[in-house]
Amino acid sequence: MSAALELHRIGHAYFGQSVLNSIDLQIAPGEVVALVGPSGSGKSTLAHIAAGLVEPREGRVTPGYARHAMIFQEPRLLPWATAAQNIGFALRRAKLPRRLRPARVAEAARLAELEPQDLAKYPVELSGGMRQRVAIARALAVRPDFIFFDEPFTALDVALKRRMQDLVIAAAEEAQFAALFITHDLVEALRIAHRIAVLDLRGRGIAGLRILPGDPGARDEATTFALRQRFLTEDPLFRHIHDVDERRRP
Ligand SMILES: Nc1ncnc2c1ncn2[C@@H]1O[C@H](COP(=O)(O)OP(=O)(O)OP(=O)(O)O)[C@@H](O)[C@H]1O
Repeated sequence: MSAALELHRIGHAYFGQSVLNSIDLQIAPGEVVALVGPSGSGKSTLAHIAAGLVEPREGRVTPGYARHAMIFQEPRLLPWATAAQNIGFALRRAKLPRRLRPARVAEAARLAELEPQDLAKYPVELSGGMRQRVAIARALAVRPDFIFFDEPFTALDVALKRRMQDLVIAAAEEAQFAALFITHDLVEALRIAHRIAVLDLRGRGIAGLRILPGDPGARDEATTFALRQRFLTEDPLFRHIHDVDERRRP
């Protein structure tokens, strides 16, 4: 089976300073890969390159998916449009016939656990968590077979973050999309992914990959926390993931 996404020897630099080097990664159809790495290691840059928003200086991105969507840390909703309209605009861009759009908006809203009354509200009337649900619904509405997540829940409090992670796990199971999920939160990665890729401290390649046991939906809290313990105390791959490379800050 061909890959849903293949990154081949990706390299990038800002103002002559290398950020990423020799990044190779393959994601299979339906597979959720979490990319973790210390702050400043180049995760967001890689997500933007992988999604085709930034042209890499070196290497090749080979998308094997048919339709993709992106979910960022900020929901990026249009303030003058209701939640339903924000979701609907994605369908217009995807050129879905107008008569099919309301059912698609309703389907995506259900997957994102939005109530009908929320759909009539403007972004300013919604909490941060609800706005992120709208962004998730907007992504799911196009029925993507690949989703790029760039630290989507970093700004949310712990309880809300957990609910949103459960939502992504359930949606991935139902809609069967593959995903590259960028996060600096190891527990989040252990909850939502099939596989974890750890970016080198200085973005010089993928330092290593670990396959996680079982399906994300079937992984209980005890397993997640046992994995976290094991990785942080026994696996050298995870030694630096909580470091912050201040030298690379602008
Ligand atoms: N547009 C840009 N112009 C110049 N330098 C940049 C730009 N974007 C990112 N950088 C620098 O490139 C490096 C990698 O940034 P990037 O945001 O990709 O890392 P990250 O791992 O996602 O970090 P974080 O976890 O803190 O979001 C950092 O040193 C950052 O300051």
